[in-house]
Amino acid sequence: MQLLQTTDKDFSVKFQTLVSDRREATVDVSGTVREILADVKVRGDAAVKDYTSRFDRYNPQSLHLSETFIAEQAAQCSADVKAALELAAERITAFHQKQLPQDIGYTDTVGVKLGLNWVALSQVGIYVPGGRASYPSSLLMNALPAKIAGVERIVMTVPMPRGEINPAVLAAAQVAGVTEIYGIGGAQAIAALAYGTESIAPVDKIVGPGNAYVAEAKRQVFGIVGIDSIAGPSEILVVADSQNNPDWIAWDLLSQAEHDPSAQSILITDSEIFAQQVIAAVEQILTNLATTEVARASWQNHAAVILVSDLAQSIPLLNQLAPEHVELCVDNPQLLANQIKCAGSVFLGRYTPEAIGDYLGGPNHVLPTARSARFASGLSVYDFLKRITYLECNKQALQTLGKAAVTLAEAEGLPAHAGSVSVRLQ
Ligand SMILES: NC(=O)c1ccc[n+]([C@@H]2O[C@H](COP(=O)([O-])OP(=O)(O)OC[C@H]3O[C@@H](n4cnc5c(N)ncnc54)[C@H](O)[C@@H]3O)[C@@H](O)[C@H]2O)c1
Ligand SMILES: N[C@H](CO)Cc1c[nH]c[nH+]1
Ligand SMILES: [Zn+2]
Repeated sequence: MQLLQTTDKDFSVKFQTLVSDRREATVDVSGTVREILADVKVRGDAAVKDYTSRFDRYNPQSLHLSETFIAEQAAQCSADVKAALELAAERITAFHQKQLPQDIGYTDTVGVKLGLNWVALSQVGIYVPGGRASYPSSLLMNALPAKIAGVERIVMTVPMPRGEINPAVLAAAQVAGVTEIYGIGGAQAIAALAYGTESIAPVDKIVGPGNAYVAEAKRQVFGIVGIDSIAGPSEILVVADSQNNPDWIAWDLLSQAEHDPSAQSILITDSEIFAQQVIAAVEQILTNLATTEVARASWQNHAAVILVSDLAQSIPLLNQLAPEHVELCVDNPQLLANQIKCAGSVFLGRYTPEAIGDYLGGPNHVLPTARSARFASGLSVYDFLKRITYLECNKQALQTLGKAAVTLAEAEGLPAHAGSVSVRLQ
């Protein structure tokens, strides 16, 4: 963790170093991933089974998880977890249903009918990570927007290290209505979804977070299929004044640090005493946290506490960092929120810990990381929809517009374009 002060002489140099802190995997996995993709493309299921045996230490007879297996596993999930998943699904569904866009259609002043129709993708693959930890919440966040968009075939892959799976993942699949599930992970799962194998029909788009192998595989199959954005290690930036309980803020910072040793937690505050109290609270919590190893590595190597003289100074800093999550733990948080231009999702006030958004707030938790909030947004219903535009001219409308089209076609040196219009004008 580094402590920066805006009044320091070298603040801007140190801040720029923080902004450009590249936290992706240091090992280049592109060669390994290329080999796995090529092998699965040629050998199909046999290759997927070989990699599953090597990386997940599991030798499945069939890659497909049967309805009976899914039901048996899901039944092991406690009633409390099932009820929480259902509440989460209800809230995520309600928020995402409001995103469904309207078609556009009108007739313009020259009589041309034109418009745009939203159409759901036909088949998508959802990657649910399952290596270091498993995330039933991510299944809901990926599958429910696809369902709401109207995707007909939703296929899910999830690795099963040593043949095991967290029952809550399959309970979440039941809640979300996902039935086509394969117990595979890593680059081999992405290859199977993109190219298809004997037992897995290919999809049109692959979404969902994963480790460096999964992210690189998605990058390499992009073009053959669509992908969502590449989700990197989690990030949180908390803007807090001294009126906060330092313990609360310390837990918030650690909630994202515990995801990954490369995760990043940043506190911006206007009180040096409060900053020191939060740092002490983090150290205290770390002594007794089950995920302490990961969280400590993230806190030690990537965290920062920034002291500003006025919290208004946090806004330009925040917009440069473009973090995945922002908490505004101040009175009147809306005043600061209105000035935010680059962030994945914003959590307002002292009673909205980011973790509520991770599970059941309603907005999606798959959000832009690594400063991509400068140009990207979180996963939504729009990721599962396409737009098809249309145009209909009648004879009179073509007479009105045709001459200019012929002029432009001739200016581009494309006589067949010009001809296809001019023959209709005679
Ligand atoms: N942004 C989000 O919304 C979000 C949500 C959940 C998880 N995540 C992130 O997703 C990631 C999940 O990673 P994970 O590892 O736990 O699960 P994972 O499912 O992404 O990866 C497991 C797979 O990696 C492959 N693999 C492991 N070692 C390999 C090797 N040496 N060579 C080739 N392949 C190998 C295996 O095939 C295995 O099935 C974490 O970084 C987590 O922070 C992000
Ligand atoms: N915070 C993660 C996205 O950065 C999502 C998640 C899943 N489970 C808990 N958290
Ligand atoms: Zn989280």
